[in-house]
Amino acid sequence: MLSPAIRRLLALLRPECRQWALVGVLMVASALGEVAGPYFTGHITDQVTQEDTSAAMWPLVVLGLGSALTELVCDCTAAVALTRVRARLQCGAVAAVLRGNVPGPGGSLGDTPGAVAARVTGDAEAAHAALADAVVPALWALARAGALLAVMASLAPLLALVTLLVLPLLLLLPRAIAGIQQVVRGTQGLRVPCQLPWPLVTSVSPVSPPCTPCPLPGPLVISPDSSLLPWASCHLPLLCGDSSVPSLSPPCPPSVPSNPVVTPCPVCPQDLARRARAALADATAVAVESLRALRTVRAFGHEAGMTARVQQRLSHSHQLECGEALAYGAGRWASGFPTLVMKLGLLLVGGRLVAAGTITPGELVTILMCHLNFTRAVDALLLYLPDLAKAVGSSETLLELLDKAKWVAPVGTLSPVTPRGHEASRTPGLCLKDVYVTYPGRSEPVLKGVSLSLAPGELLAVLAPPGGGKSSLAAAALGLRPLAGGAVLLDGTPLSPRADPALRRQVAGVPQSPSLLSRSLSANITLGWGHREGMQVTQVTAAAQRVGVHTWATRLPHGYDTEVGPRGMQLSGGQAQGVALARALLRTPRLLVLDEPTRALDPVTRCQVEQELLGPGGLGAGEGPAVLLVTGQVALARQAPRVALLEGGRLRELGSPGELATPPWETAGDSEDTWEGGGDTEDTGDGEGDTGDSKGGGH
Ligand SMILES: Nc1ncnc2c1ncn2[C@@H]1O[C@H](COP(=O)(O)OP(=O)(O)OP(=O)(O)O)[C@@H](O)[C@H]1O
Repeated sequence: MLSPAIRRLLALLRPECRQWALVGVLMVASALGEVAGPYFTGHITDQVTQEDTSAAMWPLVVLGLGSALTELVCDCTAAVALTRVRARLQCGAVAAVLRGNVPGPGGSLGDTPGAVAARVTGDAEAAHAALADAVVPALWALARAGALLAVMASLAPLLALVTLLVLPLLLLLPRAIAGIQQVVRGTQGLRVPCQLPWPLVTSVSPVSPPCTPCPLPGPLVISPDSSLLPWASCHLPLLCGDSSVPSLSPPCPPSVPSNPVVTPCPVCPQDLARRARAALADATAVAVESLRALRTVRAFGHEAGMTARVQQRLSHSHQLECGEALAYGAGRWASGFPTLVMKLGLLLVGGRLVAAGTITPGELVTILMCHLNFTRAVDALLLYLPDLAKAVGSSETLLELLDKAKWVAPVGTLSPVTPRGHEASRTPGLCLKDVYVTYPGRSEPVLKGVSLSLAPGELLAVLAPPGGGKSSLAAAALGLRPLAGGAVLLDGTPLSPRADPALRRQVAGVPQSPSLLSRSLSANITLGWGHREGMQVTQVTAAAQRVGVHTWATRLPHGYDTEVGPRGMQLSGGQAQGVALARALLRTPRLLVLDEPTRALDPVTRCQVEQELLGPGGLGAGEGPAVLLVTGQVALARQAPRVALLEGGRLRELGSPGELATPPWETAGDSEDTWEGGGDTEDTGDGEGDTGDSKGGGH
């Protein structure tokens, strides 16, 4: 009965099941308290005759107040539980995007982080609104309807049964009339009249709504002799959006007849109104025309004729207006009539029961009041369900994605350390195997089968021209980019956003444009460590000193405790890069990926960082992490012990600076320059120029 999306939305409530159980109990209690109104009104009616009403008044007052208070507590509990649902949904969505389980910027949620954030927040809001505006009121309506029916059944089971049996007629007839009017309208509702009483359609039941938007103009009551009929009968499946509806009269005419005869609906108020307006406009036009030609009319003594013409038009318009009024009245009457019949029926049967002494007059009053409220409650219940479906639609994508992106916590011990006995089967360090990276909307991959390996304590500089795929390679090496092919392994274990968190903690990266958070400087440097691991201030300052951050950090108003502002806006680009470097060094990772790490630094700090990376005893020498340095700066790359040239998405050469056949520092005029790339970068398709495993796997 409930769609998967609604079920998914309701499943969000599960973690607060205790609160919802409490809400349910309170709702039932409050609804029963509300029933005290009709119940004691009837009771008082009985007591009036005995001139003793005050005794019956007190329970009504107490129960009424109790019900109101319970309702207040219930609504507050539900609101708090719903707020938790929204927070969990938002948090879950953000976490899923961060983990990479749900497409982030550039994916189906939006192109930019702002769009993704807006979408996530908007969808969470929509889900919250759906639950708050539809589920809770629907539950209230259900509780009220149940309580009212229970009271009716306890007083007079027969009347309760009659109410239940007539209920469908009472609720569905007005809807059916409104539906037919809307459907038949055609021009506004734009829905094909699958259930219209024209011969064609009735002969192909069952035709299941909902229908597709109507491809035809105008009202769609087609007279049986219309030239449109064969076309419509042939295209009925299309019209009704239901492939199960058979075509009736092959062979099909190829298209809509050029001048189809479409007869307006003779009874629909909307059509009548439109025609009446048209007729009135026509009559007015005739009158205006007559008045404009007054002299001519008089000159020819044609006054009576013109008046008769105007009168004839007006009388046509009047007829249509009468028809419209009658149709409107009939519609209103048809909507209200079942209610009237129901009330009269209840009064009749109830009166007999009173006469027979089965119920008292006061109980009949109670039953009639209960009946009225019961009908309203069920009506409200039916109103809220479509509302819920509508509201769910807006949050459906996020719910679906979250459903798919269920976080499965890694099992076993969180340790990337190679289990004993398996050391031989694992290659220590970083290994990129035939890595392909693509972006949506790009015909060619950005990286085409890049393979390289990097042992712990080794530094490799990848030199590429602007747009040559450096950042893509860095992201892939960090396991942050979904690969179109190949694999990235750290110590023999695939590295991806879903990898074991312990493995991910062995990795550190400094992106080209590092992100700082709206926290203190020290909190930004210790990002990812958390304070719980007992990070010492001395460790932070030591890391900061290695990359020149300490020099300016001590001059800040609050030193390392200075807030850096939203997205680190109070720091310069060079300072932000220094913080990102200190953050990475603090981790003492097994793999360090640096994307243009010195580009924004001032010359002094740049020299210091280069020494830190490439100098004797630096990161690129000895027991440190495996360092992958991607850069476009020739001068920086040539200092590295090993250099790989990345061109056209492929590794062109890899070796020590002296081993390279076409070193860029010989072709580039100034070795400080950015490498512009050289030679043909096109993919030859045969793998030539691809250093592949032979060169790339140089380690
Ligand atoms: N999200 C993306 N969507 C589509 N294309 C992208 C995306 N990111 C990068 N690209 C394209 O991929 C190619 C490589 O981009 P990448 O950022 O990896 O190069 P780069 O060498 O780091 O560039 P730069 O020298 O400017 O830092 C570029 O042509 C770029 O336009």
